[in-house]
Amino acid sequence: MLQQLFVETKARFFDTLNEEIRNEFRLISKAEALFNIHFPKNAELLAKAQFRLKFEELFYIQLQLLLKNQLRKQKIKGFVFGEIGEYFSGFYKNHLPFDLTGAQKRVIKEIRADLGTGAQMNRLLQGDVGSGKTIVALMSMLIAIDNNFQACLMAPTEILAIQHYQGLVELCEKMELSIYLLTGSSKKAHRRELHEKLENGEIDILIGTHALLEDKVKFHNLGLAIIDEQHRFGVAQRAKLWRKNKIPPHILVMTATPIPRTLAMSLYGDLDISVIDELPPGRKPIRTVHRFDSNRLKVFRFLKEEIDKGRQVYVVYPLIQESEKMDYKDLMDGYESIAREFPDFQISIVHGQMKPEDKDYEMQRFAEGKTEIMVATTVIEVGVNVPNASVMVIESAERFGLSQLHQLRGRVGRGAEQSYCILMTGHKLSNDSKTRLETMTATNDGFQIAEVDLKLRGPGDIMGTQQSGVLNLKIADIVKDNDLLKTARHIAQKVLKEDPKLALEKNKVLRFTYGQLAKHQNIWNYIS
Ligand SMILES: Nc1ncnc2c1ncn2[C@@H]1O[C@H](COP(=O)(O)OP(=O)(O)OP(=O)(O)O)[C@@H](O)[C@H]1O
Repeated sequence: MLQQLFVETKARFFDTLNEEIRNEFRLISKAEALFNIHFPKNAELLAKAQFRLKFEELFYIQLQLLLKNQLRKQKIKGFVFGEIGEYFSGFYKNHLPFDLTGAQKRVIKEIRADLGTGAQMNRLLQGDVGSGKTIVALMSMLIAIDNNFQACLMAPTEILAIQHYQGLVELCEKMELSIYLLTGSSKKAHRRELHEKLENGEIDILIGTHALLEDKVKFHNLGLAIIDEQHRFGVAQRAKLWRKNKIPPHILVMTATPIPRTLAMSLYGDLDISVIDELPPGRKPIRTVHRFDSNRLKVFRFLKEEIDKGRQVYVVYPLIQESEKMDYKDLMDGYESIAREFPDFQISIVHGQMKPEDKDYEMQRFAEGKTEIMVATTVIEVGVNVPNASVMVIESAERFGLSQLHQLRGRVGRGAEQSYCILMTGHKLSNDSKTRLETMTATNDGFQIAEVDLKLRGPGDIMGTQQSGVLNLKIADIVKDNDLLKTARHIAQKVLKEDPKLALEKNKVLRFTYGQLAKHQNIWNYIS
């Protein structure tokens, strides 16, 4: 009966793509595609139907992304930071602790150009672990300050916020700058002073956690907001930063988890992306090996040798929320066995259930070299910078995702010494686990790893649920239909180049269909 209905109503389906596009790709009509996807006459027609529907789906996503971006650039005015003044130039000439890499210079130029255009910057800065994003962040903030604006830097965890704060204070030591830190544990008196100074414009740079988003935190004139590690912050939170000023501040989102090109393209459309694709000179690639638990004694011997050479070691345990109790036990058992095995060494321990100040105290002891071994859960995953720590042991490595393993590994290899990452597992491993371990031992390149991760996990998982809306594709698959995605994007660009408002008669059907689709979609990518 359904089939009959299709046949009878077929003529009444209007097509959702115009003739020009249909002809260019020899697409079958929408009506025929819908009919054949349900009741394929033969394999060839089924394939044609799938192709047509996939193309359409990807085309409208790209059209939407491109249109929104176009609108954002036209509508949302940004501050013009025309001046490069004493702070930026003085720092560059006198205080830069190393020569910038070519990639760092290029990215700073891209940001500088954005800040001068009069449109609001909305840029994603991607750089592999340890590629030197911090200095880029600082120099961007100095441009804001040169133009009499304030800047802020928001990090996902307290440890990271403190570390950024300490790092930036040190870098800016010889300049007259007022830098403040605000986290969940900031004391009341400190907060009061901070709120006042921030509103008076006496603070140049504010660093902190999501505590920065509280309504009480009011800036005198926030010109640039930098967000470290975007995956942890939801869109709503980022939108809050936008509203800290009448004219939204420029936004720079930094991430050390490279997003595969295909995914970036489908998620961000024309969102501007800068990539630091070069590591500072002199780094030795980390050597990564996979060892079975049965070889633990050998691994311990190796750790001893390295510590005797003056190095420090991380031992990391998984901590997954659902089984927190069990994981906690694993961590404590691990700690005890390490304490037994290494009676002559000092050991730090850090995990999510500790008070922030205790965590910080332990981290600090390790960073200062007072302890040789750091036993931790993944709280140390992002950003922690202890260059003398050159060995990382990851326990139950099969339980971590690829990007997470890569992030963790990025905690070593930050100094001049040869670094090692040892992935420990039992003998029973799933195929996916094997692929993850093999990928880790084969490459240090975050972008390559991200591609494998995308194939293993799918895009929704990688980006987190709140961002996967656009990825709930009905028929196309971002990984498998990568080439088609590129084509669809190219065509959407071509259409908009010729007819930015879709006002031409031949594009009427595109405008109508787009309008129908847009009604049902949120605007998160407006804010990225
Ligand atoms: N051009 C450079 N030359 C030498 N050392 C550099 C350079 N740029 C950065 N560094 C150093 O490299 C280390 C890593 O830099 P940074 O912490 O900025 O990396 P990152 O990109 O933030 O990495 P992660 O995301 O892993 O924290 C720091 O110790 C920093 O001082």
